[in-house]
Amino acid sequence: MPSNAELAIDARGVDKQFGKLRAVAELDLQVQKGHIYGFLGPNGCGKSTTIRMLTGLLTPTRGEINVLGMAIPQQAEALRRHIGYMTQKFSLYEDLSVRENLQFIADIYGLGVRESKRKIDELTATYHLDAQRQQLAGTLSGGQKQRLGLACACINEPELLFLDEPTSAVDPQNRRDFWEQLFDLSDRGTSILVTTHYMDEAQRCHQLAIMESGHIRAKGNPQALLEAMPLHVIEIAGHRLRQLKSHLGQFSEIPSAAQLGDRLRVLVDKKIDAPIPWLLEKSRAVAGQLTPPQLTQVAPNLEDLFVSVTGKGLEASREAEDVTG
Ligand SMILES: Nc1ncnc2c1ncn2[C@@H]1O[C@H](COP(=O)(O)OP(=O)(O)OP(=O)(O)O)[C@@H](O)[C@H]1O
Repeated sequence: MPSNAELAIDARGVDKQFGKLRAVAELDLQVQKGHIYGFLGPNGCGKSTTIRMLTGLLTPTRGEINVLGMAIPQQAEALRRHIGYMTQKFSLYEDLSVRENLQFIADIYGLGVRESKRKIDELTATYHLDAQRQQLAGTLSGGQKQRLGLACACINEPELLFLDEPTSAVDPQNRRDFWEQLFDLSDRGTSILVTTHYMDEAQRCHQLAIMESGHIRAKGNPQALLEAMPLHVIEIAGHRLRQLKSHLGQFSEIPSAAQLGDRLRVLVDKKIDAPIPWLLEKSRAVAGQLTPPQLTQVAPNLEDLFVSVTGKGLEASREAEDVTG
């Protein structure tokens, strides 16, 4: 466990109650300085509430929060100068240009004329917005808006960045580029807490936590979490996969079966020592024609881990979000 001086975020026993709803429960979260920490969880599980408490925007019902050595919410005002926060929704002024948006934030931080010009030049170059400097923010593409959001969050050269689903509206190439920029920031010592529903992004993080219904269900290094997963993953190729899926749903040893193209990806509790013969036996009632070569044990991925701790697929949680949010 890193010492306090090595931690950008140290939250212990944090709760947030909204009336009868316990939105965050007994949260323990330690983020090491310079790390990119991924925060995953289905829609409404408490991620944004957590970020709002860590930034001092919301007061916890109980628990201790220390961010960059400051007690939160007591020292939230002082903390603000040292952090950047990119919210889920595009929160910039659509009727101001790219340069004017950056200037506006620079003014809030009290940067002088020369310093703000230097910083705006640097940020528009880093985030490939030079050609759009005079363009109204409302007319930017999704990827450009996201880069402007990150540029604005970085204007005060924050030691710690909070990014709440920063890539929800951008294409895969832009997401890739965005993550390269996060690693550049991390390489220069910036600590980052980022929420995401994307498995490939979670895989890139130094550490991650998976939250469900206000509780952190798993946390650690992605590789270590996969190795500790208490499930086998078996892929079944064959016919009648929809019927097989609903048939397998009755067994408590199978927390999930989901179709991927012409295969069914089945999670089986590790208390079953030999999952292939066991699954073959359980499948026979529906898929009598299946033979052993059609069942293959494969390595687990983060989506399997997510399903095993939350009961939902990342895709399902993203769809829920599209509907509700
Ligand atoms: N100010 C509030 N008053 C009452 N309930 C709230 C408030 N803010 C959040 N909640 C509730 O707390 C729960 C957690 O919400 P939160 O926004 O933290 O989830 P989330 O994990 O960030 O979801 P999303 O992926 O949609 O951002 C939800 O049930 C939400 O309705």
